[in-house]
Amino acid sequence: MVNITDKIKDKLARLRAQLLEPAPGAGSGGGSGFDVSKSGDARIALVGFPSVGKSTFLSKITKTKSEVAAYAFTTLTAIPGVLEYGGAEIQVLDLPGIIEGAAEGKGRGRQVISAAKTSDMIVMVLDATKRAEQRALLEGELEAVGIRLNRDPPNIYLKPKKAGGMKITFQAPPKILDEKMVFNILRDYKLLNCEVLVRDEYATVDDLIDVIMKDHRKYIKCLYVYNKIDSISVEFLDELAREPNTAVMSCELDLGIQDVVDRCWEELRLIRIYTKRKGVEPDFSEALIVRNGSTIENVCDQVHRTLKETFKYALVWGQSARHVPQRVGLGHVVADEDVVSIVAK
Ligand SMILES: Nc1nc2c(ncn2[C@@H]2O[C@H](COP(=O)(O)OP(=O)(O)OP(=O)(O)O)[C@@H](O)[C@H]2O)c(=O)[nH]1
Ligand SMILES: [K+]
Ligand SMILES: [Mg+2]
Repeated sequence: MVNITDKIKDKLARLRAQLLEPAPGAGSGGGSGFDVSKSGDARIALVGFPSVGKSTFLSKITKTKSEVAAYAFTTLTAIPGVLEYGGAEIQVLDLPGIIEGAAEGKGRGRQVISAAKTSDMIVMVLDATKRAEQRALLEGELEAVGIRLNRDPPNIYLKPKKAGGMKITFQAPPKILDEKMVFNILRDYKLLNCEVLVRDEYATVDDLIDVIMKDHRKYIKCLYVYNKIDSISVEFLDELAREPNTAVMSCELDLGIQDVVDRCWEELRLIRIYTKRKGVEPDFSEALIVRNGSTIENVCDQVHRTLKETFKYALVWGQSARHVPQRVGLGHVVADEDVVSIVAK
């Protein structure tokens, strides 16, 4: 006789088996991620091998409870949670574990990586008790689908043209590329008419390809987080903590969690703007959240879609102001914790 529990177990087993198979159309196509709409001021994706503690971490930092268990592929889909920080709401996506070969569609990996590609930041959760190669392996999987971690776009200018052939210029004598190589690559990508200016003397073939394929590349901040430090030696812990862009934690012992959250906030570089009405003290209880590099125009858009139309000037107090208050236009770039007063026509 089959009881209900067996039926559920059977269903789960089938779902898990699916996770280990390529998704329909995976391998060649893009894979579209999971159907979770973006919300809040930014999105962080939790990426890692199975059972490193991604769901445990999500449950610690948000009110969402994502299933935690000792077996691989406990999480079967993207589970969104909301992290509240400094007046901002950050969406944190708990994702199924990915395995080697994910980029080729193994284990629904493509779907997971596509979801990661939509994020503003990746938190790569690693198991401090597991082999060191896990980090490079995961990086390789993300690289393979065009994600570039903690890197800037290559310093190469490329402009496709309608006619006129190729114009290739090097700002300084190149150390790795040469004109023939650039010519051949451009030809391979059928860019027969274009202008190229290589500004970085150390630019590589891969850099040039990244620039050619720029619509398929995404430059994302990544924080490497080693979990389960309760189970390693102090010496090894010290070694891990010294790696660049790295934090260490133990979800089990509640160690280092706040540090990871603080580091995420720093890396996201979100900006809090306090608005002020004329003759009234600024309202510090509620911040407008804009992205790093935002202008007064972006601030206006955040307040109301049509505010720009009646905009006359803005007064700014804070780090971005040369003197306080500074009278500025729509193009003024704001800084974290600026106070802004918008004056309408
Ligand atoms: N020792 C130790 N175990 C932990 C820690 N954090 C989580 N775990 C355990 O690790 C196991 C896996 O945790 P999950 O949160 O399910 O891991 P996951 O990465 O979400 O796993 P998948 O969804 O299967 O990919 C569970 O048994 C947790 O209790 C930790 O800091 N230390
Ligand atoms: K698990
Ligand atoms: Mg999980």
